[in-house]
Amino acid sequence: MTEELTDLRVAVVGVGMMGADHVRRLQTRTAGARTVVVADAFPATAEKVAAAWPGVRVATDPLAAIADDEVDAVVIATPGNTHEELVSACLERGKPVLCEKPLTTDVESSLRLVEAERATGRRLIQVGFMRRFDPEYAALRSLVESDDLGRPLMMHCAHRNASVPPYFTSEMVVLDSLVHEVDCTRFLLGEEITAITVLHPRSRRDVPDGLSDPTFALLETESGALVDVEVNVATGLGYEVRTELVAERGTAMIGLEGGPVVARGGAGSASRGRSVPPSFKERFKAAYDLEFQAWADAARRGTATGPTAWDGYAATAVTTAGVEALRSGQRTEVRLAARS
Ligand SMILES: NC(=O)C1=CN([C@@H]2O[C@H](COP(=O)(O)OP(=O)(O)OC[C@H]3O[C@@H](n4cnc5c(N)ncnc54)[C@H](O)[C@@H]3O)[C@@H](O)[C@H]2O)C=CC1
Ligand SMILES: O=C1[C@@H](O)[C@H](O)[C@@H](O)[C@H](O)[C@H]1O
Repeated sequence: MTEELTDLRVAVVGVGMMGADHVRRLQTRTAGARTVVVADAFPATAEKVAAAWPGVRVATDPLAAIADDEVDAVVIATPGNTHEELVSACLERGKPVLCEKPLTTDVESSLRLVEAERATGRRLIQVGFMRRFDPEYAALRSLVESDDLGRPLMMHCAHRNASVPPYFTSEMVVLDSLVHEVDCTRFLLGEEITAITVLHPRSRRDVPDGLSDPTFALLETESGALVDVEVNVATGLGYEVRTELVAERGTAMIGLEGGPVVARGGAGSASRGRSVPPSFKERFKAAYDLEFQAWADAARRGTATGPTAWDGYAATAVTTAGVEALRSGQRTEVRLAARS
């Protein structure tokens, strides 16, 4: 059994937008953990982040940062297509890792990570599906578990970003943005997604080549629930993420200011004076903080918590089918490996 550490020394690999924010989170709002090393494909980026935090070193090689004897655990915040190599290196060293979503961007590599973690005989991977730590999502999950509203029938989801980087493509909308609703569906309804359809209405005219926006997706679950998702990544407005559950005996909506709006038997409450945050960093600040604290607490015990490698794999299986559905315009079935 691993002895519990009192001071978790963390390497953060990839210190762009999210990684730099996570370094700040570790240094200022995560008890019992601190960043000791940062690494980035662009050394100047790592130098800039390290310069803001006394005692944080720069490693020029991300794999050397993971292997560093003075590093107990790793946060990975590089683009999804680099995750497999970096997470594998953490597993080889037996180090707990918080890997930003998506676990990877193709189903084969996600499954390889599930199998590689299993071969270590330990739970080491936590995937950065931070919405699971958001108090509103947790409340909605509890409501579903309590059976207060009866069997879930449908969910309506909206996921709106003010803007995305210029290199964002329609495939990335599925792999990087829609993946959150895929994970939330699995988390909230507690079942797998069996098929996905991805369609586009007429596109906003001012988006870059390669991006159609907005996107409409339909997810079907094992038990026959339907989930529709609007992903709208270039609204120019702000960050809006809403989920409305429709169940046999009522509905529940999250994403409005002030907690879930629940309607039972015709009685509901209205939301007034709501403000729209500019981005996910503000909307999910508490969720990221809770996610990091939970991760650090588990990592000090040499393990991980929250969304598992399997959750990461299952979500990637759906989004990989989603990319196929996007290209074909057809309903596409999701094939999952047997869970052993
Ligand atoms: N949970 C959430 O709400 C969010 C999660 N993300 C996820 O965080 C990750 C990073 O996204 P952003 O910070 O937006 O990207 P970014 O492009 O701002 O930063 C990524 C950084 O990784 C570096 N990098 C690229 N390949 C590398 C490698 N092999 N080794 C070391 N460094 C490398 C880049 O130079 C860059 O500085 C992605 O997986 C993304 O999906 C992003 C935004 C929100
Ligand atoms: O994970 C995220 C980004 O990668 C993605 O690009 C955004 O659409 C999401 O809102 C954000 O939470």
